[in-house]
Amino acid sequence: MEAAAAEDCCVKVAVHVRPLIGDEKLQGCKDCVTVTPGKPQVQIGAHSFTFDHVYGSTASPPSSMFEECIVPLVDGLFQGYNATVLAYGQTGSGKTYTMGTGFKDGCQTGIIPQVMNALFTKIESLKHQIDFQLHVSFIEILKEEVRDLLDPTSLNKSDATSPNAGKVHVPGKPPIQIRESANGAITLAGSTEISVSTLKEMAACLEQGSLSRATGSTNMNNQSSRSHAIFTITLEQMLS
Ligand SMILES: Nc1ncnc2c1ncn2[C@@H]1O[C@H](COP(=O)(O)OP(=O)(O)OP(=O)(O)O)[C@@H](O)[C@H]1O
Repeated sequence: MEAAAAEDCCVKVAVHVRPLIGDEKLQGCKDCVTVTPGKPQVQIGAHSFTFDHVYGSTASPPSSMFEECIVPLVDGLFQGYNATVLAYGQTGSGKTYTMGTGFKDGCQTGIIPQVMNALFTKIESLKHQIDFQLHVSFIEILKEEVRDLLDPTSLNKSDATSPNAGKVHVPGKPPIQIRESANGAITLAGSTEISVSTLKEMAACLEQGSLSRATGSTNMNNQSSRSHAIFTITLEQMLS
């Protein structure tokens, strides 16, 4: 009974265990997370924690995360369902790496770039029966402020010497507001929504916003004020 209830639950929790990185190895750090063989379970000291999936370390390879956790969500989009993928963890635990919003050295691995690929592959296969319209928005929440990472009028934060660098929104433009509509949908009133028709265009939005965010963090972020990035894809379908 419990197993059936877990199977039906629309929220799944997966752990992505990252390996030790350069500095940690140099400092002689040791892995503190052990994967229980054959189970979606990790052990930290005397405590065991069970999840829907565990990836990395001696668990399933991270490459299977997309197939097992994300592909069903992408398929669901084409049936009219909404889906959210949320990365949660302490600073440096690998959220940006896992989601693919880092864009280090043009690297495009991670969940969001793979979702974009899967979306356009599916659209390509259905385009003779269905017309698609896609929009993306990309925002960052820093403390109580919402920043529009795709706002074409906001200053590129690489211009850190500008007196306006790091401002949350441009003068005269109302701040973005997070609202809940009558049917319970959460909207970001005032955020830039870019219409995209190709994978290249969508990837450019992710890259533009990611770079804007990464540069911004130099100016605005520190350990006590981490920011949260939200990349939203809206898919509309009409029979052609
Ligand atoms: N699975 C992984 N394999 C290899 N390296 C990883 C992995 N996950 C994260 N890293 C590396 O660990 C470092 C920290 O990861 P990342 O920046 O994604 O953390 P974060 O949780 O987004 O941190 P913050 O909350 O401070 O933004 C980066 O150098 C990243 O490249």
